Amino acid sequence: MAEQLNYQNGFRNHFSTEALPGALPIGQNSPQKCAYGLYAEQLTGSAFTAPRHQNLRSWLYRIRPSVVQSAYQPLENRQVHTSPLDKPAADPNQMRWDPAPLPNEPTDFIDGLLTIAVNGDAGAQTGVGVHVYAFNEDMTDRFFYTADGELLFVPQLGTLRLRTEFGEIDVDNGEIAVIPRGIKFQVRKGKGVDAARGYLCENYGNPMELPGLGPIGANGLANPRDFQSPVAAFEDLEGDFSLVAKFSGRFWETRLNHSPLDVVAWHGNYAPYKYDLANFNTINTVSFDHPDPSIFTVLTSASDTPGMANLDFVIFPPRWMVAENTFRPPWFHRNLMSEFMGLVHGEYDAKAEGFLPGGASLHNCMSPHGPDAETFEKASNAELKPQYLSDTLAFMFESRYVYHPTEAALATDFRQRDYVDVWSTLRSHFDPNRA
Ligand SMILES: O=C(O)Cc1cc(O)ccc1O
Ligand SMILES: [Fe+2]
Repeated sequence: MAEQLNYQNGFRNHFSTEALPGALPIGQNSPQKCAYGLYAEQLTGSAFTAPRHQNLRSWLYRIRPSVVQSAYQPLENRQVHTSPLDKPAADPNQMRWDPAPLPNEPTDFIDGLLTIAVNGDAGAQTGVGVHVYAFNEDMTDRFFYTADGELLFVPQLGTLRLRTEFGEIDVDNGEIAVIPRGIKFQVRKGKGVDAARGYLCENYGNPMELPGLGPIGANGLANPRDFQSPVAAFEDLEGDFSLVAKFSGRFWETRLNHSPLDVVAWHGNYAPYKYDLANFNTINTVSFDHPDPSIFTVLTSASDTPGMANLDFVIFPPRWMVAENTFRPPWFHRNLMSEFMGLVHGEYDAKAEGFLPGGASLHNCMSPHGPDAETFEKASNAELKPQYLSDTLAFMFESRYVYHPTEAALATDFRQRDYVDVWSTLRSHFDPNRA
């Protein structure tokens, strides 16, 4: 494995990359015979007829085509769920979880997945599944793909090396990575890492895009050039390998007599990518009031209704707080959209305690939430000097579809059953004689 990986820059560019000179055909996709005896294979992430600006496909030049595999057999998996659940369990209660414990037994990424909540309907290509992962073993002779959605990795503990058909990606702390639907990959721990934990959003809907910037202008938020895709890298390995596929909510296994990471060259705009959240150009008020969190959108998956996202991936990064005469933390609110949140590191400005790095919260459609009592007290009385929020990186998977927590997420002992009490000591300050 290369020590320092190389990448190609730009969000969804039309990339061209070859690990051997001349492996990529010039000027056409499917020559009668490909260089080096490779097979040409197209992978689409959109319908052939999708509008040009939403059309996603890549051409892969590989040692064996993907069809060289055994029949798929069902594979038992109790921890990973897909929408709709067998027993849908949407619940208006505000919920919060401590970080998922790290495994004691040897556990790889696939076995270390636990679904927390799902929404929409994967078969109808709407909604998302929210999983957490916690593992301590590299995937070595097994590989994975999901036909149910694209995967957004938000590592919380430990760096990752994603080995994909398209090449390798290192995901550092504070970075995210996206593996589009259908792409085969392995997850390994980064160098020197004993155990890794993080969040995984499986987006059943439209692939995520950069949000429109409107009056912000041509620059800002996540800038396209900061997204990085891998360069082609292949292994020509024979052996006994397993490919685990998530398809229509179930796990399946097919055996391969070779590593599927055998793509010598590829070109196209459908490829994994990563992004360092430190490159997010954070825009916020320089006058008064707390803007809506849509100002912090990194990536968005559109639904069929303009402006109502299937998924908004929103971050709350380190930033200056300068608003005058303002209650600066998030306000009390009830929203149409449903909000799943996680914390990568530090403290979240709406919660004085209890929302831990690696933990999670869920505030479904119209369920009231906002600053906890301690935060309200402090922020209502704080001296409003410019203040830098340094150690903080929270995020939200916001969706128009109500989240259904899984039975396991409801039953787990790392759920904080008393969460609603964080607001219980907010008392009336009403005084009709004080304007
Ligand atoms: O609920 C939350 O903490 C997320 C959030 C943050 C914010 O600044 C405004 C609205 C909102 O839902
Ligand atoms: Fe909220």
